[in-house]
Amino acid sequence: MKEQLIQQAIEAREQAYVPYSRFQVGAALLAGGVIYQGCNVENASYGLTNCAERTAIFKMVSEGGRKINAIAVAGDTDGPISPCGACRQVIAEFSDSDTRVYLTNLRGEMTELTVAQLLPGAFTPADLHK
Ligand SMILES: O=c1ccn([C@H]2C[C@H](O)[C@@H](CO)O2)c(=O)[nH]1
Ligand SMILES: [Zn+2]
Repeated sequence: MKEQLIQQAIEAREQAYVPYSRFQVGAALLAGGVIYQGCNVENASYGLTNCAERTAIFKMVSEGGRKINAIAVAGDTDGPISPCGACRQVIAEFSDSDTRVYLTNLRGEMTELTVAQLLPGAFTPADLHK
């Protein structure tokens, strides 16, 4: 499943809409037996850019999914790609602390993290109900 998610993330990258940065990113996540792919989607109003990770997650949520079983992210970076802070927080919202995150590049370099490692001390839905 790890290899399949990584392959799907690399494939999703091809759909990236990146006329401004030219930096394609792909993500793929498993949720309830379904794989959701996402790419980054930029905008002429630069700050409106949606990262690949959040595209995949919002696709999952919009189709009824609420729990990420595992997620892979791929970009053409020197080392494994590093998700931005916003995506780390959104990944944490829909994951467990031990959910696996596979960060990779096009050279096959990969870092495997738990969500707790990806965003230590994340503010979570549980924090709202104390
Ligand atoms: O993990 C990442 C890092 C960057 N980007 C996108 C945002 C922007 O479109 C481009 C350059 O930052 O890459 C992602 O989609 N995911
Ligand atoms: Zn991001």
